[in-house]
Amino acid sequence: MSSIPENFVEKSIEEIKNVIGDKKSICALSGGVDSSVAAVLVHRAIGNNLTCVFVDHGLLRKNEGDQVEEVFRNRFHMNLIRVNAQERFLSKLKGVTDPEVKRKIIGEEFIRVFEEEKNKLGHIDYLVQGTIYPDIVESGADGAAIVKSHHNVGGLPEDVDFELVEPLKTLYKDGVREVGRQLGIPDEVVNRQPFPGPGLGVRVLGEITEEKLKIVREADWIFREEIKIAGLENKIWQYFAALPNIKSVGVVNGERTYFHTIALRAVHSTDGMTSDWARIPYEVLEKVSKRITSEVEGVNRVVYDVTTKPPATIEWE
Ligand SMILES: Nc1ncnc2c1ncn2[C@@H]1O[C@H](COP(=O)(O)OP(=O)(O)OP(=O)(O)O)[C@@H](O)[C@H]1O
Repeated sequence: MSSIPENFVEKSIEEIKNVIGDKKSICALSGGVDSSVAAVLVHRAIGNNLTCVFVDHGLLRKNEGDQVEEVFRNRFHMNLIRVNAQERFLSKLKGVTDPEVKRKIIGEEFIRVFEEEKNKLGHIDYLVQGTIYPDIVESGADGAAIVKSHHNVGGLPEDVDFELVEPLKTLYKDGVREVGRQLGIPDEVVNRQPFPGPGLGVRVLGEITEEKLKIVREADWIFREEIKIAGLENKIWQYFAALPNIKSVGVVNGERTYFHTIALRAVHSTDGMTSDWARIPYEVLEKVSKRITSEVEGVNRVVYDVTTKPPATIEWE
């Protein structure tokens, strides 16, 4: 059974054309499922009158920025601005250890970067957002209890002078994926696992440094590669590496080391609200551990997180 109403794509394109006409729109494109599908749908309707802004804050996973460029600029020929803001974000985050403060800094800096890009473009009438139905429910916009203030709905400043276009707001995640497939968006984007807006910033615990980001990025890449090889890619809700900021003693060829620990996290969930840890075969974990400790400089220990949510959360920060 389809998870979207009949002719949803065609009807949406018609409606977007009618609403936006030949006015200009902007979209903050993260490369995640929601904003990607919303952007491609609106692009089908209004073409180059849509500009997408992708902020590379230096907290992305390995190759992620290049992948976004490849898909949206090269394959879909969309107007895409990739803002290389790594240094800006890292300098703002220097010395900051509190997770909430880190999130706040990243969120605020994101808005600043986005506004600067927007101002360069002249007058813009519409902001395209990948808001989906659960975002609205979670934010209490339809009268439901406020679970959290989702930054799709409430994150951009109040005084923005454009109207919102939210073509996916009646859909659940399954429906969004279905629309994405119908639009020809590649599987690696449509099936992408959830990735937090603050990115690796909340997977490096404590102070974020370039060295720690490099370690967690490489370890995460190896973990994801081995999960794929083991055929588990679409069987696990979310899987990633975190850097708990613990150094411990190790030994290699009789020499003492004092290096970082990598924590692997892999969970099953249906909505992200609760989760159970994935029973990944020991052989897979063994291979991942061996590869990380031999291929990633500065790591001498790998641990696997066996905690459910609650009491833990899926992310470590
Ligand atoms: N690095 C980024 N560059 C541009 N826009 C971003 C970036 N990170 C987040 N956003 C914008 O903020 C919105 C909310 O981000 P959030 O991390 O909550 O993701 P989400 O609701 O799962 O959506 P998505 O699936 O599009 O990532 C995104 O839909 C996108 O519009």
